[in-house]
Amino acid sequence: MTAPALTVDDLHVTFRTRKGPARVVNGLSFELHPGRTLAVVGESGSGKSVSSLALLGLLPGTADVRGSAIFDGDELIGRSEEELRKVRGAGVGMVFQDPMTSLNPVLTIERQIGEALRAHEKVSDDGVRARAAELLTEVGIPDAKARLRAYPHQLSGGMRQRVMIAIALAGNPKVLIADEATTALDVTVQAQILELIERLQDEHGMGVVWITHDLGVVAGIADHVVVMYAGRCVEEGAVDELFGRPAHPYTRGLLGALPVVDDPRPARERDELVTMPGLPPDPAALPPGCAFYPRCPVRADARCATSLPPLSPVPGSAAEHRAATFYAGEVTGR
Ligand SMILES: Nc1ncnc2c1ncn2[C@@H]1O[C@H](COP(=O)(O)OP(=O)(O)OP(=O)(O)O)[C@@H](O)[C@H]1O
Repeated sequence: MTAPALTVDDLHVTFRTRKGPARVVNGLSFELHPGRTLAVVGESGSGKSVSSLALLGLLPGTADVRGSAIFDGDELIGRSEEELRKVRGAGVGMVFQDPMTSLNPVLTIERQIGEALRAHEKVSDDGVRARAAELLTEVGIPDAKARLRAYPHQLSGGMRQRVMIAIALAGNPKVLIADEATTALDVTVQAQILELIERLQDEHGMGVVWITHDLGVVAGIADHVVVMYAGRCVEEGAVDELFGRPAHPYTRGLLGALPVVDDPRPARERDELVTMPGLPPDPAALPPGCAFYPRCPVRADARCATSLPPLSPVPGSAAEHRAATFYAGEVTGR
């Protein structure tokens, strides 16, 4: 196995809030290998976006970030804004949920893609124009040459999202972090973009962290899945293993809505995570034991209320399949 493109180790993010410290990410670790796709899933508020923003130094000053994230042999946590800007420009591409906050409203699309291209290599103005048009076509934007002269507000939400993806891919990044990158797009465009990303993975060995609620996409593109709850990884494993034999009661709950062939519901509803009764804990008042305990259908033991179950190998599974529950064996029916 090659060296990981990105290794996150024991990442913690705490926000200083009026209610006191909010512990939003609590010891997240994962490895992303070149050419592979790691999916991060979990309910809203589980800390998926905050973790990826922390890696790239994009959190507000009220956030305290601890832990380690090694990209391309270098530590990202604690690096200066200028150094991180360089990493974001070329090494790590990113697409976030809201393209309006990431695109510059006063620059044309050509300028913005051009900046990303130039961060990576020396290119002439004509070269930039040709490559930018090619990228727009690749992400499914028709009439690319005309679109290059547009400003972000002149494009629809879906188009802006695709421009963000084009910018993220322009620098041939070693790692792409995509946070609900294709959720707002229609199924055909989504398929086109997933295909493009797959091609870049094959050609350049780009590693992808794919944050999403869409389990259909996860099943289709992920190699490895990390399930987050209350800022922790509660289960991880190869996609087939995790979908086939989920061990944590939380994962089993989420997968209650796994896509079914010939499901008559519209695609967007069909592949969403199932809604479970109860709410995740307040990050400013995390319980001492398992954070899922109050909602857990197994709730087998008083131990769950007082001790935090460590992420441990699931009995009878492949080594990389791990779950943070005292009852993995029982849950998988062993
Ligand atoms: N600046 C901030 N100050 C305090 N708390 C914050 C701040 N930003 C995010 N949070 C909290 O961090 C937690 C995790 O948020 P995050 O956006 O990472 O969740 P998520 O899993 O990505 O959810 P979604 O799927 O809705 O994007 C939430 O409880 C959120 O309220």
